[in-house]
Amino acid sequence: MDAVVTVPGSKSLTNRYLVVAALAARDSRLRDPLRSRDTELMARAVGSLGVGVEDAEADWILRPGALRGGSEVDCGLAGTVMRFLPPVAALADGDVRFDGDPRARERPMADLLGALRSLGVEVEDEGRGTLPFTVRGRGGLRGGTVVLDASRSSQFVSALLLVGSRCSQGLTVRHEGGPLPSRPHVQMTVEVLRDVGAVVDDSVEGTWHVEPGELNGLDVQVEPDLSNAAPFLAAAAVTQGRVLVPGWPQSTTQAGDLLRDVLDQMGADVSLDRDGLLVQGTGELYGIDLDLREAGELTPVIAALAALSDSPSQLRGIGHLRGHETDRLAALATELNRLGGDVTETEDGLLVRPRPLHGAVFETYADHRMATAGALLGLRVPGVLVADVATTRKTLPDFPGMWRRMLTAEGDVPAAARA
Ligand SMILES: O=C(O)C1=C[C@@H](OP(=O)(O)O)[C@@H](O)[C@H](O)C1
Ligand SMILES: C=C(OP(=O)(O)O)C(=O)O
Repeated sequence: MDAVVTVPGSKSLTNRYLVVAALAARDSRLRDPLRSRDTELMARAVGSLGVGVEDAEADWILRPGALRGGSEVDCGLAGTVMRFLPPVAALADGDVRFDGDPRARERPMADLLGALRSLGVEVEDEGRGTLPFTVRGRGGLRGGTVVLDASRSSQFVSALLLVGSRCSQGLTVRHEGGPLPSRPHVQMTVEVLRDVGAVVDDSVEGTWHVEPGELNGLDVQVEPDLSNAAPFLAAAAVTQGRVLVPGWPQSTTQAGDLLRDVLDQMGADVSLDRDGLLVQGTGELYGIDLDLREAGELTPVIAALAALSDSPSQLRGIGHLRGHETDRLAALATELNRLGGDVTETEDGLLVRPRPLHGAVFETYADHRMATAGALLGLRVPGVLVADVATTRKTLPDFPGMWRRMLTAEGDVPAAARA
């Protein structure tokens, strides 16, 4: 395999840009945003709140206006939509109803809804603490200080910070509880806010303060989604092939950048230069002892790599994955074991002992990253049938097409990049 794989824009950046553009005082342009289920849902939702969203070829133009209530937001299974928009809805002038896929109704929400209530927002959830619920917008937020436990999802912190500058008194958010997962994602929120002129103080660990003030518009090129690059780069590692992902940023807040280090530690050759990130499989694949709390969304691909490696792996710090698209720890253990693997769940992660694997149906539980992990396993294990591969549309519009093109590419990586 010798392929150049162009990965579409980052889900996490696209959905943050859509939210800050909706809250800004001027128009914005998002260049090459991700267009997938999660981001289309976000665009539709901000549109239903009164923001103009226009297509300009690959770009999105956003024209913010007064935020209005009276709408219903379909969150699908998108954590970013179900977490980032309820605080925005509190700024609208009426009720906004939120619901989503059946599994979305099980994903953690209660700590964020509690935080909103402590800020004076009325939320009607009939005591469930999950979707569906209604936020009774009153046209503004006073802000102040809010303390919450964000150990189940960093998105609770990001959600509150995103509206901080629109609070008349600004907003201080303090996390108190178990360890905060996905810290790069919170840093990404802080950086995106600073990009639009917000004043954010993050100098105290676990506390963030956003000053009140107007947000500027954006004109921004969206970085490729580094977490979505994972299955393609891992494919090079397991096939002794070569995959180049162009446009890999030299510096980024995306958690997926951790892949460079992980693939290197597991034995692949990894090099980042102006052409992009190049991964070449070496024929070696080592097990790994890894804390993935900062980049939990990489777990499915790394667990699949671990199952194909030459020694046991321990993945730690990822108990919160039980609240992701599916319970990812249970799903990975069940599906890898169905192929003949030897995977056990620990309190906060997975123990993966490599075993000879055989083909079977690999169930994906509406989880895009289970599907991409299954495709990766299929490169080495004959007869792996990935169920419902279309579920990858959550964050990749055409994963099957990209995968096929990668597998049939011949000598695509430019000689200069190989040297
Ligand atoms: O803010 C974001 O864009 C995200 C934060 C993380 O969520 P959790 O902290 O809930 O894991 C990550 O896993 C998710 O894919 C995207
Ligand atoms: C956890 C994920 O998504 P969400 O934004 O829905 O939380 C993910 O993409 O791995």
